[in-house]
Amino acid sequence: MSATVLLGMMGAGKTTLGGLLAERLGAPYASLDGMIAAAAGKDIPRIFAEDGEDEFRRQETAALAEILAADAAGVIDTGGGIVDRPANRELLAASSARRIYLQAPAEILAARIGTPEGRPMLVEGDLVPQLAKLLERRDAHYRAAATIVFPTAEAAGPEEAAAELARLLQE
Ligand SMILES: Nc1ncnc2c1ncn2[C@@H]1O[C@H](COP(=O)(O)OP(=O)(O)OP(=O)(O)O)[C@@H](O)[C@H]1O
Ligand SMILES: O=C(O)C1=C[C@@H](O)[C@@H](O)[C@H](O)C1
Ligand SMILES: [Mg+2]
Repeated sequence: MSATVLLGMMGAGKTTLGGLLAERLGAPYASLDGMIAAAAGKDIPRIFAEDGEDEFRRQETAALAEILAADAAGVIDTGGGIVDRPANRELLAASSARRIYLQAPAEILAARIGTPEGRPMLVEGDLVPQLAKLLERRDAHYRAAATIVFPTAEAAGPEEAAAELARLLQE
């Protein structure tokens, strides 16, 4: 079985569904944000604050290249900005991994996220227009990178969404 890469915005459900899906598939779960933080020895807000977004994006590309090259059967939870860099889009397109875009509108993402705290791409204030702007830039890239587009706003909840996703992957 090839790897399954989860793509999508902050609040799309990558971590929640990634864990549930990995359980259902009996496969390991890995978080790219987690790998980056572990390698840097500090959390992502601190990487952004101390080293800048460009440095974070460089580390993100290195982590993506490493995990895709390992070609292990597992569920990979990516950061929301993974499609911003052309190098990452190329790595994704060239990989044999199944790639799932967890899609949801800005209003639902904002409700799930709640607060911008700990999220360096967001600032205080209404999150809906901020997320809409990021989505406007990223949505077409997520779709182009994905082998499956999966709307999460329509599922009754994470358990139901994970069951449906597992079914789609076994088709
Ligand atoms: N299909 C779903 N239906 C309803 N709520 C969901 C669904 N998927 C996730 N959620 C809820 O949305 C919130 C955000 O989900 P999650 O943390 O998995 O998103 P994420 O894509 O990993 O985003 P980030 O890593 O940026 O926080 C959680 O509270 C989760 O329970
Ligand atoms: O949407 C984004 O650009 C980000 C999402 C998070 O998962 C982290 O990767 C980081 O905070 C950047
Ligand atoms: Mg997450």
